[in-house]
Amino acid sequence: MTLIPMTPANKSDKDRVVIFDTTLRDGEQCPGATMTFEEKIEVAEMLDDMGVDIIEAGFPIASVGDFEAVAEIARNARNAVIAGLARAIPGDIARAGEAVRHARRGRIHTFVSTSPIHLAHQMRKSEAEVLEIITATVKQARNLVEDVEWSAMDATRTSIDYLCKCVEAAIAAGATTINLPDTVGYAVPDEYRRMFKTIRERVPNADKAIFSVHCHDDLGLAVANSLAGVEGGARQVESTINGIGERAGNAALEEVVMAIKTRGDVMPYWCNVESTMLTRASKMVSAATSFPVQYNKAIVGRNAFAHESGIHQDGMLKNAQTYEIMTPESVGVKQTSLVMGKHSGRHAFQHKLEELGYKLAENQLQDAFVRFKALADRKKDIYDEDIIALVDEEMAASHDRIKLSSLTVIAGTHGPQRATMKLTVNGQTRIEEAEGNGPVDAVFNCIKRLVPHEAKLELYQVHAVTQGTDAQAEVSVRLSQDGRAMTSKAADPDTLVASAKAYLGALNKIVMKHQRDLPAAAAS
Ligand SMILES: CC(=O)SCCNC(=O)CCNC(=O)[C@H](O)C(C)(C)COP(=O)(O)OP(=O)(O)OC[C@H]1O[C@@H](n2cnc3c(N)ncnc32)[C@H](O)[C@@H]1OP(=O)(O)O
Ligand SMILES: CC(C)C(=O)C(=O)O
Ligand SMILES: [Mg+2]
Repeated sequence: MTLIPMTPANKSDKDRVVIFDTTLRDGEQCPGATMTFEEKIEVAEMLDDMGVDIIEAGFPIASVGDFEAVAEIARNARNAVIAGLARAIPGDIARAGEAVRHARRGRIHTFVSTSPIHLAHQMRKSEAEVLEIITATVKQARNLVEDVEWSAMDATRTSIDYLCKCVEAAIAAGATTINLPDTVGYAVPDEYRRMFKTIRERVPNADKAIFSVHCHDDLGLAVANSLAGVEGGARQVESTINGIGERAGNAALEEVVMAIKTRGDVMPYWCNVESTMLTRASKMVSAATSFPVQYNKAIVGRNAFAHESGIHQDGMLKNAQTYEIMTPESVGVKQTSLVMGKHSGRHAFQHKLEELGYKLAENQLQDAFVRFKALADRKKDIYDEDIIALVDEEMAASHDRIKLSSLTVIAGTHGPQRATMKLTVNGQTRIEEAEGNGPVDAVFNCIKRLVPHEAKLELYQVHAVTQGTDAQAEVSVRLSQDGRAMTSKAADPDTLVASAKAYLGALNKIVMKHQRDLPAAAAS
């Protein structure tokens, strides 16, 4: 398998798919996605840089703001054709013409319903009346600009005979692009493919226009239908960044582009979009619309190049093609991420440690891995800092003579707080209970009973290693005895366990430093 065949070497014009972006029009139509004038200008600039062929910048009759945004985008565009949408109404068409007239290449995109349900209830017009409207409005648009797109709203629920008549009339009146939208996301791929094939075979002047797909995702089929339409002869794909759009959204531009680029082995098509800009585009549109991108979204979701399970991580470390069909770089992601979690295995854990600069002996690695799994069972997100804390503690504790086996603390509004602790001291197990003025005090009193010592507590500090309520607490404890101070740190999602470990860490250091046996009571 070759990754990213990109544009086939023998690309031919007949296989070129023109990418039409409607993020600023259909994308903005979804509830809550409204963008400001400045945001629209910024998004349009990015789409232009990315090599999108046509940018549908808005619906100029909809508002003064929309008109001004379309006009400004038209003035600024360097490469892309700038389209403005218009109903089959003279005032809409005139306004769209006015908005795109400053573009180096402007397009009026006019549409009218063709399905029986739309004709009866939305338009309240007969088929014959709509045919006349198509001819008149496309001609009007064509008098304003060279480039006219005509769309049959609800094409997929329209009788094929009537659709053929409408398409023929639109082309005869001067439409250069014919868009047959699946407005309500009703079609299935083979049906949509056949519709294009039939229309292109039956309409006598079909070769005078480019056919276009425009799919909605109500059944989750928008991208599949778009590609099927291309198989049926369409050569323009209308889509939006992140798939935003009316109801369940439109076909996602990034998915269409990457399907075409990745599966060049089964589809001869190519397009001009610079795929390495897709992630940036996704982030920009998400920020402008305040629409989050779902984590598992194809191509641009944060998990699209992330692997947590041990078997996949192992495969990825051996050869990235085992679990990735495209490189992260090809869509503008720096690198694959191997996310450490409870499904991770030893290979990935060791790799992570090496990345963090650790080289552990086999037994240390094994111990650290066991503790990592235990932590991952309790904590949702494991960050690098968690692993660093865990390994540092593991290394520091490897020579300890006093080790924490278990701890239970009863705390709450009704004191005194009580701690029960089990320690291993020089290999022997000891259990004690103690009360305290607060849970930490109870824990430390327990240690003093289990391992009597003279050391004084000089510092006790807690901070969170990472964010969130399940973050590990990192506790620092400093003890001093005979003029020597020893500090130790420990981390655990439970602050009291971290406190006990940090105290014991400092105590162990004191025991070692003094190069002498444990106090008699502890050692006995
Ligand atoms: C499938 C799609 O995405 S279509 C695009 C949808 N996008 C939008 O609607 C966003 C922008 N829309 C708007 O700002 C407003 O709806 C406007 C400015 C276009 C029209 O507003 P209003 O004049 O108040 O009309 P309203 O939206 O209430 O009703 C739509 C009218 O347009 C008519 N209409 C709908 N589509 C078309 C069309 N393609 N051609 C001609 N008339 C149409 C409807 O029949 C209705 O007409 P009626 O008043 O004679 O019944
Ligand atoms: C205006 C048209 C092209 C549309 O958005 C649709 O039919 O979904
Ligand atoms: Mg639409």
